[in-house]
Amino acid sequence: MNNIIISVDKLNIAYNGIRILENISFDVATGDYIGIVGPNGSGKTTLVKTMVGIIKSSTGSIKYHNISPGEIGYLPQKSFKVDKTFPGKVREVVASGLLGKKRFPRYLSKKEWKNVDELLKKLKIEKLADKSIGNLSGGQQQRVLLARALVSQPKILFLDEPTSALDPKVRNEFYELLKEINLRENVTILFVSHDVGGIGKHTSKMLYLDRSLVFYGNYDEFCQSDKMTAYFGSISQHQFCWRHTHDH
Ligand SMILES: Nc1ncnc2c1ncn2[C@@H]1O[C@H](COP(=O)(O)OP(=O)(O)OP(=O)(O)O)[C@@H](O)[C@H]1O
Repeated sequence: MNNIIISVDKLNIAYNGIRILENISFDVATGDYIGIVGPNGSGKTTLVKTMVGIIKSSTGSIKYHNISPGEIGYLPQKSFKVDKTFPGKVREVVASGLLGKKRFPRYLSKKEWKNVDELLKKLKIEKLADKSIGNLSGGQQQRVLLARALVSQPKILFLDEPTSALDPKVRNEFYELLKEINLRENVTILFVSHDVGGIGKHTSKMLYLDRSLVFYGNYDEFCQSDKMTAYFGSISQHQFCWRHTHDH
């Protein structure tokens, strides 16, 4: 199929000789919004780090089709803990997402500042532009860091558990916002989360990892999958799919 943007093939990853991920194969299509889920220590962060090139795989391959490294955005897990004393203003923090590609002296053009301001509006954080990021709420900080990742207009965006510290309402708003970006800007999104039921309502596919790939398909299939029932036992699976079942 020619709308495949990433092909992961027979990936094996080990830390110090200890196998972490085993025989992972899947394709990502352009415009997918994929929830990467699984228990603690199942290898979700390791998979994402490998896909963005921070960790080298032991064997297997990851191929990007018609994508350059500058078109891949990544929000690592740790970026969401912003120190209260960090003095950066929202507009500057978002603009700093453009600096990586520049040579010294690293000035932004008027047009680039305009793009920054437009993005702030799009993510409904324009009123925060001159505030210090350290003083914002968790949900606001997230939008700022999302804006920072989006300002360079990536075609693919990886997010590693950015919602774990948020209350359910703000978390849901964040999923909705990503869905909008996914649909409107056609950004392909891969999102690591522990909130299987919450994210499942928004994603186009679920990837369930437990050192190997347990399940890959859409949320309906995930909720009805005999394989997942066998894996979880029916009670756990219904917990994840309860809201889904009652929404229909
Ligand atoms: N740098 C490292 N060196 C050695 N082992 C590591 C390293 N990073 C992670 N691991 C191990 O690899 C396994 C998978 O970790 P990983 O962080 O990818 O899982 P995860 O699914 O993202 O977990 P969580 O949901 O808790 O964030 C864990 O057993 C972890 O201890």
